[in-house]
Amino acid sequence: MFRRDLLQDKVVVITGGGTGLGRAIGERYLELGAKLAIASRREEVLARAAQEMTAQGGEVFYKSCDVREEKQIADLFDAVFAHYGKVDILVNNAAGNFISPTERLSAHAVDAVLKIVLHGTFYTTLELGKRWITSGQGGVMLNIVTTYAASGAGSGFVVPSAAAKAGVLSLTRSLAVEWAKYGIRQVAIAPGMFPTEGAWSRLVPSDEIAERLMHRVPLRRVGNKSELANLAAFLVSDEAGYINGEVVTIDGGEWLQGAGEFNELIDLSAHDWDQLSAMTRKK
Ligand SMILES: CCC/C=C/C(=O)SCCNC(=O)CCNC(=O)[C@H](O)C(C)(C)COP(=O)([O-])OP(=O)([O-])OC[C@H]1O[C@@H](n2cnc3c(N)ncnc32)[C@H](O)[C@@H]1OP(=O)([O-])[O-]
Ligand SMILES: NC(=O)C1=CN([C@@H]2O[C@H](COP(=O)(O)OP(=O)(O)OC[C@H]3O[C@@H](n4cnc5c(N)ncnc54)[C@H](OP(=O)(O)O)[C@@H]3O)[C@@H](O)[C@H]2O)C=CC1
Repeated sequence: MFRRDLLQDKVVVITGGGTGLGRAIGERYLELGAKLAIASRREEVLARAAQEMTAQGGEVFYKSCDVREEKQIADLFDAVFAHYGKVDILVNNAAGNFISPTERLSAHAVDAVLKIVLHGTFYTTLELGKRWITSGQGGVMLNIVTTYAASGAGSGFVVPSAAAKAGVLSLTRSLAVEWAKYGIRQVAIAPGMFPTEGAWSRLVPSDEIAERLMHRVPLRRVGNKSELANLAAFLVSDEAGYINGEVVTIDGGEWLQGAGEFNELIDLSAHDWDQLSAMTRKK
């Protein structure tokens, strides 16, 4: 569907690029000629992903980095600039999320999500933005948000994520104006339901929940990672050079059928939530 050199020699940093959607985006970028740097907390996951992703060729640099930590982010970009000499594209994909009635959350649980999604995205954006502005080089930042952020409606049962992703969308739109003069373009994608181990283990832990959510999708299917990766490739490419500050929803029409993805869980009982809570916590 794309020219094979669409992203030729573009250097792309993808947070959370060793798993799920981040990895799928990275694989498509590699096919289109990009050079990757993937970063997240678990080095062994990154190492394995980098090895598998380069089986067909291409280059994937990896470095462990917790996006909640300013110093680790500076170290990440130091390492990527040292390795590749530049960065052209940043994909803010790292996130944390789980379903829970909001009244069951501790402040620590709220922070766990806000710090990865909102603070983490802001910190990476700031670190790279400052470097681009100082050097006079521009670039593209792609932020992965959610339909409940893009619709403006939020969603029950994932409220820290809803609040944080809405903040990320506001960051996207604000900087689309403020940093355009530096040649920095901002775009976002709002995915609907794309089964990944990370998301499903924390948000769709049972067949019953899956069925409830699926019922909301007019196309009656989940998304394919390759569909999302194609959109992510187009949006960061020079072919999309006039798109700035936009969020593109890719959800099979789900949000139009009723905003607030997880509001569907409204009638679960306290007993149901006890069981789901046990299923969605880290083992
Ligand atoms: C499909 C549609 C949309 C998808 C969007 C996505 O983003 S998909 C992306 C999906 N991918 C990911 O999310 C990947 C990354 N996610 C993660 O690493 C974890 O899920 C994390 C977000 C909890 C952060 O981990 P961490 O090591 O930083 O934190 P920690 O383990 O130390 O817990 C901190 C606090 O949270 C509490 N708590 C935890 N779980 C639950 C629960 N189920 N219930 C209630 N509370 C819960 C826990 O009790 C503790 O509070 P306490 O007891 O101290 O007051
Ligand atoms: N799957 C879906 O249906 C949907 C997904 N999304 C969004 O898509 C993106 C990818 O999600 P998905 O692939 O499904 O889930 P994953 O759990 O696979 O992806 C999350 C990634 O973030 C990384 N991460 C988490 N915390 C940190 C941190 N503190 N520092 C650095 N990296 C971190 C994780 O790696 P590690 O644990 O090694 O740090 C992991 O690679 C997210 O932004 C999510 O909100 C949005 C809507 C729907």
